[in-house]
Amino acid sequence: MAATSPPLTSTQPSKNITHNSCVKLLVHNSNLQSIPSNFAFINDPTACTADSLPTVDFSLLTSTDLDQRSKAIHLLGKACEEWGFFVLVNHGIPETLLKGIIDASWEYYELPEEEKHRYEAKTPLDPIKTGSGNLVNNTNQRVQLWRDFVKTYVHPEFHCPPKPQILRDILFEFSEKTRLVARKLIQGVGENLGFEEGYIDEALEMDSMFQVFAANFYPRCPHPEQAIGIPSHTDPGLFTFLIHNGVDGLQIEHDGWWFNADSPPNSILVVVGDHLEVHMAGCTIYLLNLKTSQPYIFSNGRCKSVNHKAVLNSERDRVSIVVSHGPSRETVVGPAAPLVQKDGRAVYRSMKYKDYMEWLQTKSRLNGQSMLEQQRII
Ligand SMILES: O=C(O)CCC(=O)C(=O)O
Ligand SMILES: [Fe+2]
Repeated sequence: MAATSPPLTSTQPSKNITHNSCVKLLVHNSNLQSIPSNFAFINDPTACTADSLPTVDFSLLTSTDLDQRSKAIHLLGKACEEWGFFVLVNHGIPETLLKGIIDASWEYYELPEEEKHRYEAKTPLDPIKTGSGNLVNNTNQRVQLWRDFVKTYVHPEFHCPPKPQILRDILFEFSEKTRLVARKLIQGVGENLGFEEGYIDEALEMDSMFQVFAANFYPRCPHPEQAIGIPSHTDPGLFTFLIHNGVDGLQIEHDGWWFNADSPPNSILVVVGDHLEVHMAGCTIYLLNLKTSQPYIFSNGRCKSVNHKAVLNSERDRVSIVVSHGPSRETVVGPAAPLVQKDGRAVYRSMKYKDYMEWLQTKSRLNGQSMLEQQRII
C-alpha cells in the first residue's frame, strides 16, 4: 500500500494536485520519471494469462437452431456463475461504431481543460461528470487514481457533453446498440435461471434500464507497480461492457488469482455487476441502516459479481469505454421471487437501485474490497 512506498523523486517538483485535476495534463506536460507521492499505490500489475477466458457467442443466443441456442444460454449462465465475466463475440455492433466511440472519447481528452472542467462533479448524481477519482487507503491516506474519466447518463434520459461533436454524433447510437445487446444477455440469464419469458424485463423494469457511459483515460505511467488506474472493485448493476484502444489493462480475479482480461479484436469484455450477484451474504449493515427488511439481489447468490481492476501501461496511453447496464433506478432489486420459492429462503435484502447508486457515489473505494464486501458482517 501507499504507506510503504519508497521515497519518490521527479524531474519536476512533486505537484500535490487536487483530486479533480487532469492526470493526462500532468503526465503529458512533464517528463515524469517517478510517481508523485499523492498517487503512490503499491500494487502488483502482473497477472496470469488464462488458456481460455469464458466466451459467449452472441449470434448463437438468437440462433434459430434451438440446440445451438440452448448451449449458448447455458454457457452464458455458466460464465456468470463461475467467473462473473466473459468475452462477448459476434455481438453485431459494427466495428466502425466501436472504433468511432474510442476515437470520440480520445478527442474528448484533447479538449481544452476549461471545457472539461465544466463537468467536474458538483453533486454525486450529476448526469455528466468528469474528474480523476481518489480513494482512501487502509492507513487513511487519500490516494489519487492514475486516470481521468468522463461519465454520462445515457438512458432513460440521454445526456452527452456538448463537445466534441464526434461524440455527440455517435454516442446515442452506441448506447442504443449496447443496450439492446445487454438486454438480450439479461434475458438469456433469466432463461438459464428458469424464469418465464418476460419475467426479468418486468421485475427489473428493463424498459427504463439505467445505462451509464464512461470513458476512462489512463496516461502512460513510468512505474505501473507504484500507481493504479482503478483498484480492485465490483461494479454496480447487471452487466458492464468494456472496450479499449488496443491497450490491455483490465484484470479480473478468479479463484483467488488475478487474470489478464485480454480481448480479441472487436470483442466486448463483459463484467457481471453486483445486482446479478453473488457469492457472499453482504450488504446487511447498510440495508438495515436503510430500514429495509426485504431480501436483496436478483439471482439469490447464483451469479457472481467479479472483482476487477485497471492496471497501467508504461509505454502507452490507454482509453477504456465502460457502459454500465442496471435495472431502472426506481426498481427495488431483491432476489427473484421464483428463486426464493425454490431455495426456500432469500440470501439478500432488497434495495432501490437509485439508493444503492447514490451510496456508491459517495463512498471511497478501499483497496481490495468490493462495495458489498465492505458491508459484510457474515
Ligand atoms: O478500464 C478498465 O479496464 C476498467 C474500468 C472499470 O472497471 C470501471 O470503470 O469500473
Ligand atoms: Fe469496474
